[in-house]
Amino acid sequence: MLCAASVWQLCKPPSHVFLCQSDACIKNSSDKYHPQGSYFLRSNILSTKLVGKKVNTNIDSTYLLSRRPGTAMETRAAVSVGSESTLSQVVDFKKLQNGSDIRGVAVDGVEGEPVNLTEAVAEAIGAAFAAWLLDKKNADFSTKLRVSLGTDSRVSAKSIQSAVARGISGAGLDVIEYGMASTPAMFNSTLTVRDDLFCPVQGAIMITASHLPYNRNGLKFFTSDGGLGKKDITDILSRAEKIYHVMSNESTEAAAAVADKIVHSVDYMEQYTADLVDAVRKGAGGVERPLEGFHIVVDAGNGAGGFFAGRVLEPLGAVTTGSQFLDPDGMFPNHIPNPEDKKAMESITKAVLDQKADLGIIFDTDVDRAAAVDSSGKELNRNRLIALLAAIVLEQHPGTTIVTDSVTSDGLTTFIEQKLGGKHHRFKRGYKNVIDEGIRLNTVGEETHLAIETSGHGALKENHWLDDGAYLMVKLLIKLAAAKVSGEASGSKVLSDLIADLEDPAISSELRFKIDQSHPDIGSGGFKAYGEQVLDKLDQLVASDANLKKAPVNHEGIRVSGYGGWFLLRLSLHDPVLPLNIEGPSMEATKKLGEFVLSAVKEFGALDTSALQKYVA
Ligand SMILES: O=P(O)(O)OC[C@H]1O[C@H](O)[C@H](O)[C@@H](O)[C@@H]1O
Repeated sequence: MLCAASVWQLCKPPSHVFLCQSDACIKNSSDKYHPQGSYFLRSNILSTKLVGKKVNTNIDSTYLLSRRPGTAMETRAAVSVGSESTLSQVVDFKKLQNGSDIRGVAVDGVEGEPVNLTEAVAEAIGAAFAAWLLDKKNADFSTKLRVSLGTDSRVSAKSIQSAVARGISGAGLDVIEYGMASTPAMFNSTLTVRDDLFCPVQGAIMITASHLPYNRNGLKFFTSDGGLGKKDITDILSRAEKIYHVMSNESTEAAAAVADKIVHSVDYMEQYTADLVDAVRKGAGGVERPLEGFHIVVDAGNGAGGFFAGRVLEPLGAVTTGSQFLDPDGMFPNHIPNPEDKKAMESITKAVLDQKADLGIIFDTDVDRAAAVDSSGKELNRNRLIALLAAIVLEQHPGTTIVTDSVTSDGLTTFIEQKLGGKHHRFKRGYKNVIDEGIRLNTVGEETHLAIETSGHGALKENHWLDDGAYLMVKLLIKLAAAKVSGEASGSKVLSDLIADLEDPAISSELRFKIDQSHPDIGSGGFKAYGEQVLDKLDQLVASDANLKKAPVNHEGIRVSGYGGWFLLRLSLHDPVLPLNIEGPSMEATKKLGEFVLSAVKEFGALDTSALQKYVA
């Protein structure tokens, strides 16, 4: 059978193989070689550098496996003999993209949510990432590339991890499995230098769907340059789709045999947690157990963050009694592991008060987001967490710019600029947008040390701009410990005092308007173009209302102040949704803002504004 067009192909001459990429190549070579003996390349893992090159090898079995030391050329390909994919499920790979992550349904059982992140899909994605990495690193056969894999606590974690490992190792790259880890730890593994842990790795993958329900899973990718962006993910998914189409049960079995031999397992969290412990000790003036005398309760929501109690806080001397949901449970039976979730925050607050603890710390499933609760039960999340971190960072770097997402409060701007003497750069929603903006500002001469979202994602320049919820908490711990060591204060009051002047909005609401994509009003531009029309209309009407004023600088959607409060209507980053955030000094004020928005958008039939109608009623 001939090789399929548009996938990487391997045509087999008698004693060597010829790598080619197009139909023309097959045709041109068919006289000389035997096209009937052509081989499909199971994955498009070969570097573009190899196209058209002859590779001396012996194909005497079904698979050409990777790494054959001592030969003139190490072949990184696993190939399956001329058969088309035997995988029957049709998968829309584009739908698996969620901004700069991959997300899908990995477990059956929820009505209307068919599985689209199967093991075969995950294997194809692993192979595609390997191909992307080989190209990115401009790797030739003498380069040894390693990829680390970690997971959160999801029920599908192990099977997806093994599938991704098969894809990568089948492509000839080394795989280091960490098992349960955290998203920031995975990025860290691209920076750590430690031979016994096979670090640094050149690529890292965290298998997680953050706080989403148990049936979902996903992948986040890193190199030492940071998290991959949207374009990279589109590229990886398009490679994965091609790979998927030439995969078969036999090729999976062969890749599994390679994986069995070359996948290593290590406890990388030992290194990552040691780094966190060191950071607190250093910040507290070199004291071995600077948290002695503190009682700190951790809530991991049955995600991957349970390590923080036993491997970070306890070695620093803190008591962690009453910590909850530290054991991983991918069904998340207690509450959603999400510091933005009301119930999750109520749960950790109750634990702090019940235990009479000094502080509570809560993480999302994969520990890239966090929030805290002080000893009085005051939630230190959203604007308050940003204010707190801004206060700490501005003590170290007076006048610096703090980058945040778009839904931050006006009170936060006043606090950062008037109280702390910093500059508030309110940017867009999306942690990657926020962090990238922080990095960009520094390159154009505007000094910034903190980029943070209300969601609890945050990154500091001093920590390689690593999006790390655990490191945000480390900054709070350093503040606590240093105040105690210097005799300045004890307990979490030192934190609450830092944000005593932050004005909290009396009312803060988020309403999300769904756009019905099957509505006849949705034109060829789809929901995005439709959403833009809604925003344009709103924009026009603002000018005609004397009570309202458009924000002079705004990077996303339409932000307007009025009645002592503000609203922001914007397009969701991922969904056919227009989220509306409203804040104000009273319900009366926020209702007035809501009424205005409703009057502007009510003519848009594809928009579900029922939540707003209820809100203003
Ligand atoms: O635009 P939205 O639908 O509100 O979603 C925005 C949010 O999406 C994800 O959860 C990202 O992790 C966040 O960084 C981002 O802020």
